[in-house]
Amino acid sequence: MTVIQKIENNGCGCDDLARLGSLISIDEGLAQIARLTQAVRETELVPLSQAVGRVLAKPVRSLGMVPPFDNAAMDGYAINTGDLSGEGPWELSVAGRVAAGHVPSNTLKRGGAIQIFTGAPLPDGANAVVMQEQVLCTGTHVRLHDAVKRGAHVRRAGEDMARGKTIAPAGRLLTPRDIAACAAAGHAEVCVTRRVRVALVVTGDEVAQQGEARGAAAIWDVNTPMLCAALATPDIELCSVQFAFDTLPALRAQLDALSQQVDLIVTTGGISVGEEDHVKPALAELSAKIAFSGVALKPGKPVSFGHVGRAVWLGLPGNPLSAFVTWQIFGSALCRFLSGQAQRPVRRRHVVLQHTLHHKPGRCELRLARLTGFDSAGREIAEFAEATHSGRVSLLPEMDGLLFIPADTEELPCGALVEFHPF
Ligand SMILES: Nc1nc2c(c(=O)[nH]1)N[C@H]1C(S)=C(S)[C@@H](COP(=O)(O)OP(=O)(O)OC[C@H]3O[C@@H](n4cnc5c(N)ncnc54)[C@H](O)[C@@H]3O)O[C@H]1N2
Ligand code: MOO
Repeated sequence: MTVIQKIENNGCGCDDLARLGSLISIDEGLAQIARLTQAVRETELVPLSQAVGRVLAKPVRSLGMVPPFDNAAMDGYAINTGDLSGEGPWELSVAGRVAAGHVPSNTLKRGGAIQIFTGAPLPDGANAVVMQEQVLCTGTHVRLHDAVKRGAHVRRAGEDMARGKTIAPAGRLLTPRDIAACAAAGHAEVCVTRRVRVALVVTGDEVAQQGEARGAAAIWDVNTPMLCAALATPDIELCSVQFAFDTLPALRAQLDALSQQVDLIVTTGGISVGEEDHVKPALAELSAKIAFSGVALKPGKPVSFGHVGRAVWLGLPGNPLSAFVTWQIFGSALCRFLSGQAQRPVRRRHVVLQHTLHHKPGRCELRLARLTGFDSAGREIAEFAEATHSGRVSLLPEMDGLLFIPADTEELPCGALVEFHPF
C-alpha cells in the first residue's frame, strides 16, 4: 500500500532553528540575497543570433504586422469563393502564377484562378486558396468538386503579431523560443544587460590541479572545474579564476583587488571555524559587510554572503558536494538577481519517495535524488542516496536533483510527498 504523507508546509524545511544558534534558514538566506543584490545596470546591444542566454534589458515589441501580408498556407490555387455559386463542380480558368518571395503580377479576374505556392502573397481579388490535391488541373483550367470557405488556407496579415505587440518583457532570459519570436518581429539585435563579471577564488593548501604532480597530502581540485562549468553561461563573464593558499595576507590582497574589478566574488573553502580558515578574517580586514554566515542546511552549513568593495561575495564551503549544492541553491539565485532576470526558472515540486527515508534531526538536509518514473496517480517517484556525504561527488552524475528533508524529520515513509529541487 502506498502511504501518502500530508504536505505540512512549502518552506525550505529549516523550521527547527532554535538549537542551531546563529544559522538562518535556506529561505531566509535566499530572501536576504534577493533584498541585498542590485542588478547590473549597464546594457548593450547584441545581434539576435548571439542573444540566447542573455537577459533582456528592454521589452521587445513587434516592428510591424506578422505576417506582413495575406499569404497562402498551401500550394494550390488562389480563388475568389464568390465564383463558386450554385452547385459544383466548378471550372475556373488559370491565369498566372505566384511563388513565395514574388509579388503577384496580376489581380484575380472573375471566374479565374492563379496558381500559388506556400508563403506567396495572395493576389488582389482572391479570398481563399484551394489545395492542388483538391482540384483537377487540365492545363488551362482547374475543376473543383467541393465548396471552399472564404479565407481557407490564407494566413492573414497580422494574425500572429500586431505592430507593437510585446514579444518578450524586460528581465526575460532569452531562450531559442524567444529568439524565434524576436526574429519574426523583425529585430536584428536586442538590448540586454551586460554580462555579470565574476571571479572565482578556490582556497586550500591541499588542492592540486589535474594534470600536475600531486603531493602526498594533496587532493584533486574539484571546485575549480565544477564551478567554472557552472559559471559557463552566456550571461556571465568569468573574468578571473584564482587559486589561494591558506595565508591571510595573500588572500586579503587577492580579495581586495577583485572587489574593485568584478560584480561577484565566489570563494570556496576557508570559511569554517578552524585556524586555517582565512576567508572571513580577510574580508573583515577589508571592512566587508557580511549579511549571513551559516545556513541550517546539510550539506553546506558554512555558506555565507555579503558585500566587499564594489562586489557581492558568496562564500561556498570547501567540501565539493557542499559547494555544488550551495551553488545550486544560492549561487544560481544570486546570478539571476545580478543579471536582472525577472523569472524564477527552477521551481521546487513534490515527488513521492520510493522507499522509507531516515534522517538525523538537526539541519534541513538536501539529499541527492534520482527520478525513476511515475506512480499510478501520475506523480514522480524519487529514489535517493542513503546519506549525504559532503566530500563525495561520485553519485552526482546520475542524480536529477535534491530532496528537501525538513530539519526535525527522523523518518519519512515510502510514498511520502517531499519537496524536490531539480538540477
Ligand atoms: N569544528 C568545526 N569544523 C567544521 C565545521 C564546524 O562547524 N566546526 N563545519 C564543517 C562543515 S559542515 C563543512 S562544510 C566544512 C567547511 O569548511 P570550509 O568551507 O572552511 O572548507 P575547507 O576546510 O577549506 O575544506 C573542507 C574540505 O573540503 C576539501 N576541499 C576544499 N577545497 C576543495 C577543492 N577545491 N576540491 C576538492 N576538495 C576540496 C578540503 O580538503 C576539506 O576536506 O568544515 C567542517 N569543519
Ligand atoms: O555543511 Mo558541511 O557541508 O555539512 O559538511
